[in-house]
Amino acid sequence: VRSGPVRSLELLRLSDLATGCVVVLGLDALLWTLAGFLLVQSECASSSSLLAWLWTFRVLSWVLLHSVVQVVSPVKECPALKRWVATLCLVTPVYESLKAMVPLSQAHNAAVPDPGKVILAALASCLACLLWEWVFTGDGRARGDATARALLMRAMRYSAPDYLHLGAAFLFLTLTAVCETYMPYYIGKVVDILSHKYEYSTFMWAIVCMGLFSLGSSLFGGLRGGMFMCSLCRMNKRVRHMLFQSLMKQDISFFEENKPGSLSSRLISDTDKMGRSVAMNLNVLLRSVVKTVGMLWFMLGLSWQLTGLTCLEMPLLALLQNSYNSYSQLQDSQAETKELASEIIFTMKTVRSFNAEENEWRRYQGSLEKTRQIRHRKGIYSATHLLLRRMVTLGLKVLMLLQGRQLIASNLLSMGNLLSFILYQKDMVTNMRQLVYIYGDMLNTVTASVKVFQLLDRKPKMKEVGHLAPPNLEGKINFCNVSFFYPSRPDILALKGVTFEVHAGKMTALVGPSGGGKSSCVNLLERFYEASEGEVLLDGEPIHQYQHQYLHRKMAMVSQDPVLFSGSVRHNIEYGQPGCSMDMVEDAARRANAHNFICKLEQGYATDVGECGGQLSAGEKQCIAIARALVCQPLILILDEATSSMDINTQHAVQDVLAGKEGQTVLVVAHRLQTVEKADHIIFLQDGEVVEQGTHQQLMESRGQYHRLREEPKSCPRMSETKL
Ligand SMILES: Nc1ncnc2c1ncn2[C@@H]1O[C@H](COP(=O)(O)OP(=O)(O)OP(=O)(O)O)[C@@H](O)[C@H]1O
Repeated sequence: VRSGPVRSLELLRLSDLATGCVVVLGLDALLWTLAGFLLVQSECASSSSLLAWLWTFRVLSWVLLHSVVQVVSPVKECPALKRWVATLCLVTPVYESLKAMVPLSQAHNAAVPDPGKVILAALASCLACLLWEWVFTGDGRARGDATARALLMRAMRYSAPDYLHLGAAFLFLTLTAVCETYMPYYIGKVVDILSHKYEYSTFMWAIVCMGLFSLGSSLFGGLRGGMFMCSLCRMNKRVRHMLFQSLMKQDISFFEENKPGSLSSRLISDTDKMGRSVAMNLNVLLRSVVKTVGMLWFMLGLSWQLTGLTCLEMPLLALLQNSYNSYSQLQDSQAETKELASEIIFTMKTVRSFNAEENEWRRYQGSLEKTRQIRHRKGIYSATHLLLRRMVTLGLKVLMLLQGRQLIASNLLSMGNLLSFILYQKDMVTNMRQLVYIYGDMLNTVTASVKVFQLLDRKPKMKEVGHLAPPNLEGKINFCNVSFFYPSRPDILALKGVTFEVHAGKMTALVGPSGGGKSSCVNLLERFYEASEGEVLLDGEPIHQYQHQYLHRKMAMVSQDPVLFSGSVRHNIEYGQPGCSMDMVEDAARRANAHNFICKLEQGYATDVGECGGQLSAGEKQCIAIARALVCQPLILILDEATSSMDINTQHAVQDVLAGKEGQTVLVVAHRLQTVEKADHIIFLQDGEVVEQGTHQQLMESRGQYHRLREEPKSCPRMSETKL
């Protein structure tokens, strides 16, 4: 919504522009009249000298009108007005020169064209400039469209590497359009030959030409389509790759804010639409433009009066098309419905266990109903739009036939020429309609590009990663007065000035009630998020100054609910260390107590674990996740409730292995306090603060929160009983 002052400024600017236009048109009319008086129709002069005179006169008019615009017009610095003055002055000499080149036109035989042509030239220049400002500059329409145009241009720039394909496509397109443009001309010629004096050779020549142009248009048309399709596929692949790279760099909070469904839709359907908006629509747009220009040339050669009538249809169609636009609304609603369906299907177990099928069914029905209503509205708009469009076309056709009859009666047009003109006009209208439609469609499909560009341009909010990669690392971690909130909940501090040390080569445990901040510490250590205050140090250096690959080679984490990827057990274990030997995989699996159950699987290490490891139990998944961490031989091992789903024997076996490695720093997050007794250091976190820390012995002796929780766990309401 534009504010009042901005709108009044725009209106003022428009009224200034209108004044400038009126001044220029008035002066131009005066110049034409003067020229008419000074140079009375000179029939005797040659057409080339008359053209030279016309060019001189119009160039001088341009200089004069341009100066007038500079000095007199209220909008002195308006480039649009200057562009229009240049077009107005040059359109007539350009038209007359082109017309002189067209074989079937009569030679120019007057110094000053008749008033009808002068008025048509003024109208054409106005229309051309309005179209130019509307399409290529921000002056013509609302700012939203200007943005869409900029986006469209950007989408086109992504096609730049395919310039060879696009160049070839454009060449074939031009050849197709030229062939198609000549066809009606030769059809008219054949009719004239048949209806007047029949000559075998001229007739055959016209037929051969028609055949050749028809063959050419089919051949070049096919090649053009193929080239555009090829560049579309290449562009799709390129943009998807770039988008995926950009997604991989984003911070974790971004993935929390954006649902997987909408991100994958961005990656697949939006990139596809963006490609279509460029390659496919550009194909049709260019074809229509080239054909329209070619046909206009021929049509002007046949009759300027009939051409004027045909051209009237363009702005009328554009006006109608403008009011017919609800595509993006439909798109959004369809995306919402799709999102909802995938969410319900994904959470089917929960839905079933809470007997919520009916609720979800109703929710989905509501979403479907919303889409239906939008479709319904669009249908009504579409029908009205079609009716009005047909009425405009029919009205203009009737006017054209009446005018054509008059021209034939006054011997200004032959029957064959009228037939050619009608064929051109039919094609021309289709072209113009396509032009208007395609432009609107390009602006609409470009809204899909907005989302793609937003993702491509998004810079991760994390600090720049550093370059530290020391050959020797001790593995000492320090949290120095760290405060932190999650970007999705900026009003609640998850950590409040937390300070503690994780000693190198020792086992440290983070314990405390739910929501205390244990996982938040791990998240900061893994650099999933950035601390809002304070610093996390590794061997005395801020953790963000370490190289990303180096850091994650030295540090491995196993979370409570590990994610496995569809593929074999081996693929999942060697995930962090691709290409490692089978011995290393088996060794890691043995230490994680996974080897035995893996051997019992149908295909051993080659068994597929299913989507997200769905074919394994939660405890088995944890064992494989631990093996995956161990295969990397990390210096720092982080275990966030990593053994919570295992049976007690497996848990003890794994914990002994995990605690036993010399020189390895182990950070354990645990709810079961029995499991951390052996830790060298225990830190108790509650409500985002370090409440107490020490060895198990020290904490039991101090009889604080740790002691309370250990001795009487039920007194702590937020500590879930199952976990204890
Ligand atoms: N992704 C998130 N977005 C917003 N807030 C979060 C997020 N994860 C955790 N929190 C909030 O941060 C606070 C600390 O949570 P955290 O997960 O660190 O606790 P925890 O001690 O690990 O709990 P638990 O033992 O239940 O895993 C809680 O208030 C929690 O609601």
